[in-house]
Amino acid sequence: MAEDLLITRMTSDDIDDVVLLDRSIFYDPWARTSFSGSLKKDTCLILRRDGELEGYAIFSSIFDEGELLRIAVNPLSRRKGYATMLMNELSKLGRERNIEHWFLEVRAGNLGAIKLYEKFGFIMMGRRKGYYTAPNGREDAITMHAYRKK
Ligand SMILES: CC(=O)SCCNC(=O)CCNC(=O)[C@H](O)C(C)(C)COP(=O)(O)OP(=O)(O)OC[C@H]1O[C@@H](n2cnc3c(N)ncnc32)[C@H](O)[C@@H]1OP(=O)(O)O
Repeated sequence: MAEDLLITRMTSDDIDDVVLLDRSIFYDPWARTSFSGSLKKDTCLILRRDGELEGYAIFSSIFDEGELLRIAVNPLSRRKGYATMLMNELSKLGRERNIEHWFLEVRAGNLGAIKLYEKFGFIMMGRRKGYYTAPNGREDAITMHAYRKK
């Protein structure tokens, strides 16, 4: 049977699932209130396979700038192109809103995510020393930028 793979806008009905997945993935998970706040002001997408939450992505935008705030995929479902699907959808929405400059921050040691972003044209812009808490102290943030011509 063909699997049902769907990217939709996140709604308040999805938040329980998103919070659970976020907590299972991140060392510094977002509070529930951060997700409900994002629902009001940002663009929040989810990817479900056969109804199960497999990933989500959130970006904020102002004028011609967009910032990728969060993207994550269920650890059991990685390297199947789900983050790529979410990034493609973000790019499409960004084009519709004339976003030319994309920004993001990522842990310096998160080489998988950095590779994904490079595939989407992001390049390293800077480094914030000790920006994140980490199990054994602090970890630098890499800031990245991508330019998309209108
Ligand atoms: C702004 C922020 O949110 S920063 C935080 C980013 N999120 C996280 O770190 C959460 C934990 N990680 C994840 O959820 C996932 O590993 C993600 C979101 C980084 C990638 O999700 P996936 O669905 O596995 O990515 P996808 O399958 O689309 O991979 C696309 C490409 O990215 C690169 N990539 C993805 N993961 C990895 C990895 N672990 N190692 C090396 N390259 C990787 C590869 O080039 C891959 O293409 P390939 O599989 O053909 O080689």
